[in-house]
Amino acid sequence: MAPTACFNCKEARAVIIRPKNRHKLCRACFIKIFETEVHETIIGTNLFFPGERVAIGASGGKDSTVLAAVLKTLNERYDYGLDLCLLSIDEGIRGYRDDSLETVKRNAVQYDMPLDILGYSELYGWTMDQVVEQVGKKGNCTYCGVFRRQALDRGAARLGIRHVVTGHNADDVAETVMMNLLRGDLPRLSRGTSIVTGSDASDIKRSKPLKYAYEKEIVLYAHHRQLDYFTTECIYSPEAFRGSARTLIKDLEKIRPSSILDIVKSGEDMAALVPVEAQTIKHCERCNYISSQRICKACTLLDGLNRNRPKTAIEVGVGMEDEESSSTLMRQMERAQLSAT
Ligand SMILES: Nc1ncnc2c1ncn2[C@@H]1O[C@H](COP(=O)(O)OP(=O)(O)OP(=O)(O)O)[C@@H](O)[C@H]1O
Repeated sequence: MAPTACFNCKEARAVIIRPKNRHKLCRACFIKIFETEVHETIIGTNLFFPGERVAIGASGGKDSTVLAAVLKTLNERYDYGLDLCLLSIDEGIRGYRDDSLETVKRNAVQYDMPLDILGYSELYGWTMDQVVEQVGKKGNCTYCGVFRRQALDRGAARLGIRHVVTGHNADDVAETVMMNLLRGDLPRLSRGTSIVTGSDASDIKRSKPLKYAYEKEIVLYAHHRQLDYFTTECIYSPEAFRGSARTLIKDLEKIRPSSILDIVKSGEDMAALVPVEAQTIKHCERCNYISSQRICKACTLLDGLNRNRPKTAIEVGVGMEDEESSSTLMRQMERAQLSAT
C-alpha cells in the first residue's frame, strides 16, 4: 500500500495520527502544529509579558519536560523575551523523586536553564516518606498536593519570581472538571479550569500553557523530539477519585476524541457562572499563605501530623488548640517564610 501523505504539507509521509482530530501528519508538521497551538494559547491569553521571569515547575515527567522544551523553542522563535528557569520540589520519596530529579538536572543542562530544588523536609519538617509512614498510603496524595502547591509558590518567592508555569494538560483539566462537577463544587471547578490561577491576594501567578494539549500528543511530541524524561509512576497510590475520573475520560475519548476539549470547554462555561464572591481568597492566619479558610490546608495537615493525628478533616478547617504543636508549626512556617523572602 502506498504511504499516506501528510494532511498538512501533502508531501512528506504521514507517521502520526493526531489523537485530537485524527489528522495524518508527518513528524515535522506534527511538531510545528503542536508548538503553534501552544503559542496561540499563550498569545490568546496574554500569558506572559516581555522580560518576565518564569519558573517552570519541573518534575522530570513528560508534561513538564515537554513544557520546558516547548517554552524554550517558542521563546526563541517568537522572541517572547522570557527569562526561564526550572523549579523542582523534592517531596522526599526515595526511589521515585530522587531518580526523577536526576532527569531534571540533565534537562537543566540540555535546555541551558538554571535549576532550583526545594524540599518538603526543609519547608515542612516532613518528607513524604515520613508522612506515608505515619498516615499510610491511602490519602497521602492530599498531603502531597497541598504541600506541593505551597512549595512551588514559596520556591518561586525565594527566587524573586512571580510566575510559575506547570505542565497540567487538557486531560488533567478535564479530570478536574469532572471531579468537581461530581462533588458539586463549582468554585473549585472554576479555579481548576482557569488557565491562570492566583489572585490579587497572592503575588505568585500560576498558569498552565499546555491546558489545551492532549496527554497523548504530549507523549508523541516528547517521543518525536526525543526528549529526556522520567516515566516511572509515583510509588504511592494515586488518588482513587481522580483515577476513576481519568478512566471515564479515557473511555469517552475512545468513542469521541473531542470529548476532552469539550469537557474543558464546558468547564470554562460553567466557571463563568460562578459568582465572584465564591472565589474570594483570604490569607492563612498562621503562615499568611492564600487560603479560603482561616487556617490554610497545609497548616491544618501539618498540625495533624505534628500531633500524631493523621486523619485531619481538612474540609472543615480544624483549628489548632495544642500549644506545643502550635509553636512547632509556627517555627516551621516562619522558617518557610524566611526562606521565601
Ligand atoms: N516535584 C515537582 N516539582 C516541580 N513541579 C512539579 C512537581 N510535581 C509536579 N509538578 C508540576 O505540576 C504538574 C502536574 O503534576 P502531576 O504530578 O499532577 O502531573 P504529571 O502528569 O505527572 O506531570 P509530569 O508529567 O510533568 O510529571 C507537572 O507537570 C509539573 O509542572
